[in-house]
Amino acid sequence: MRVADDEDPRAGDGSYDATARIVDAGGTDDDTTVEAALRPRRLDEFPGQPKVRDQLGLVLEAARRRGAAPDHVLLSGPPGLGKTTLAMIVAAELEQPIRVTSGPAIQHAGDLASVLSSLSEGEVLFLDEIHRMSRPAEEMLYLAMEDFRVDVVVGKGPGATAIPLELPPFTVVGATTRAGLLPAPLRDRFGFTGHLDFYEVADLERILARSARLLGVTADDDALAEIALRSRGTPRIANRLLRRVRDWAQVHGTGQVDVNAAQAALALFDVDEAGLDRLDRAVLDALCRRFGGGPVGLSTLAVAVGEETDTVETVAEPYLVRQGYIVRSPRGRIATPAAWQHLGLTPPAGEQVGLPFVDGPDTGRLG
Ligand SMILES: Nc1ncnc2c1ncn2[C@@H]1O[C@H](COP(=O)(O)OP(=O)(O)OP(=O)(O)O)[C@@H](O)[C@H]1O
Repeated sequence: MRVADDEDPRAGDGSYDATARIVDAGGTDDDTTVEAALRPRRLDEFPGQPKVRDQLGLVLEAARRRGAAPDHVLLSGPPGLGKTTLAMIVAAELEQPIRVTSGPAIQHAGDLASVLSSLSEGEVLFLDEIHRMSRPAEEMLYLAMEDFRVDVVVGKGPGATAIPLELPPFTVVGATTRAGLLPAPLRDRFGFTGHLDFYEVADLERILARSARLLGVTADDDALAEIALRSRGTPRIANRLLRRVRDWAQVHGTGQVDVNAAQAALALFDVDEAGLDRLDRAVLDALCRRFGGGPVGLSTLAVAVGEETDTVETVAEPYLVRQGYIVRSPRGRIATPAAWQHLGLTPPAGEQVGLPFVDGPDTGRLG
């Protein structure tokens, strides 16, 4: 389902389809081709993430000068921040082909063995969602990354024999949104780990200016600033919002992406000035208006907004917590003064709402 065409992101069964949110950082099928067209191709075209860019640039340049494959690269960070883009850039900078696969596609060691045994010398192997690979495949990958070798098992039971197969040197670029889930031995095989953070608004403005050029639309700076502010620090969301603003400008406006188009389109798609959508606001609204700011248990809050607990916890909450609208405490969720303010409400007098009074380890869920 595409939010562009259908404003209600609820699936037919009433559950909330997170991928349908216009402010969801995960990809959708609809986005794939456009996204590919908007990816920067080289490191010096890649705005933002200055630390990772400089570190990666050094690793790649040194490898290039040595004429050898670089260390394996692990990229971690939330969805939509540019991990896949950087993996493609690694291959482009090394002038090597790239093979793309993902953890969920590699469920058996044999799946991995066939990919590995067909790699050419220097090739880049991009393993997206590497934390979702099966354990036997992971074990095969350790050996391949370290010794450029796989043991192909022939036969079954006591008669099975492992035949070692030498591999040409190659570079693994692994991407994960959950670095903490990677077993230490796998993490240790990566000589370089880059952690991607949410983008500054100024970087998002540069990304949007470039995307507007590539999409062939004229956009003024104020409009791009307006979109950048509502993009939750995420280039994927920024590019998606830009495309909806462009749609609005073409249908209702002058064809040019200006502030009027940006404000009208984002209002139409329910993305407010802080980048919050309907679900986010429903959670804040329930927390403040119905529960006096909390603390309230997660499941109670979920019932109040008519959603699954899991949806509230994984879809809405991370951004609300990160932006300081909600505090998670062992007694439940609490609205901060910023939440009240965002809804145009006054926090109840005399309450220490939002102060870090947490009286124990923040387990995150008590609902
Ligand atoms: N620094 C950047 N400059 C310009 N565009 C970017 C940048 N980072 C990401 N993008 C754009 O955002 C979109 C998503 O990027 P990408 O697919 O690389 O994210 P990801 O981190 O791999 O996401 P996921 O974890 O969902 O796979 C792409 O269209 C890409 O062009």
